[in-house]
Amino acid sequence: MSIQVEGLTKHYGAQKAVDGISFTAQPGVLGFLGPNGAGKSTTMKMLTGFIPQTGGKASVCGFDTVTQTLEVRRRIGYLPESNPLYTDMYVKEALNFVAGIHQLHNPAQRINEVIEQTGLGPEQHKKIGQLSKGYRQRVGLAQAILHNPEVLILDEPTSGLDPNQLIGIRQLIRDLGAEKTVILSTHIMQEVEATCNRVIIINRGNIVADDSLGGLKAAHEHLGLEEIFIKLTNT
Ligand SMILES: Nc1ncnc2c1ncn2[C@@H]1O[C@H](COP(=O)(O)OP(=O)(O)OP(=O)(O)O)[C@@H](O)[C@H]1O
Repeated sequence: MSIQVEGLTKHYGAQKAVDGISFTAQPGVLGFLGPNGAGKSTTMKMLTGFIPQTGGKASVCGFDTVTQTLEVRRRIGYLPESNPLYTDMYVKEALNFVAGIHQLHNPAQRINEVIEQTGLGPEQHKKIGQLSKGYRQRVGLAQAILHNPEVLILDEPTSGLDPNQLIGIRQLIRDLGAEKTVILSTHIMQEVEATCNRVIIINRGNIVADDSLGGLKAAHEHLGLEEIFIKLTNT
């Protein structure tokens, strides 16, 4: 199992952000949905070892996210919601820097591959600070997949992309999901329909649905995904 989560809990002081959730994930694209403040980003940060949990446990490719963080980071690519980037660096310079952190053997070839995959080609000679929001998003995605990780955690990866760019990046996410375990957080239901095999809906720190896309629709006959989301997250 690529990801195993058992009773994962996070409190920020008195605020219970994640309330004892359990799930597993295997290769494919898992949509991680929920209203603002439901606990999606907090869960993703715990899975990547960025913040420790208050209770429960999580493992990635068999490695514990708290006690084996380095092993976890080797196997995980993470695009955080805020997508922090080195704005003073050129695109290739930044990718080279990240390749160095991962000690890639043939960085130049791999960098060209991910530039091609993420459609960064036309903008690759610019500084990151000169890029549009959508292209910055692509740089974040390129950095996340550079070391060819088994697991990808993508927190709202398509925010800021125009409709033309969306098509390409959604196709890339689907392609990545053919071999990798991708956890994708998004508020765009169209995107879930286009990319996800499975869906988890989280509400106020609790999982309220965990099913295949088809299973979820079958369980809520006559409702579209948006209506199902509204029904399950307004209880
Ligand atoms: N560093 C923090 N300190 C205190 N509370 C926090 C912190 N980070 C998140 N929270 C709270 O935890 C809850 C879950 O937040 P989280 O960012 O995980 O939600 P989310 O589902 O990712 O929301 P969104 O869709 O708006 O990005 C919210 O109530 C939020 O205010």
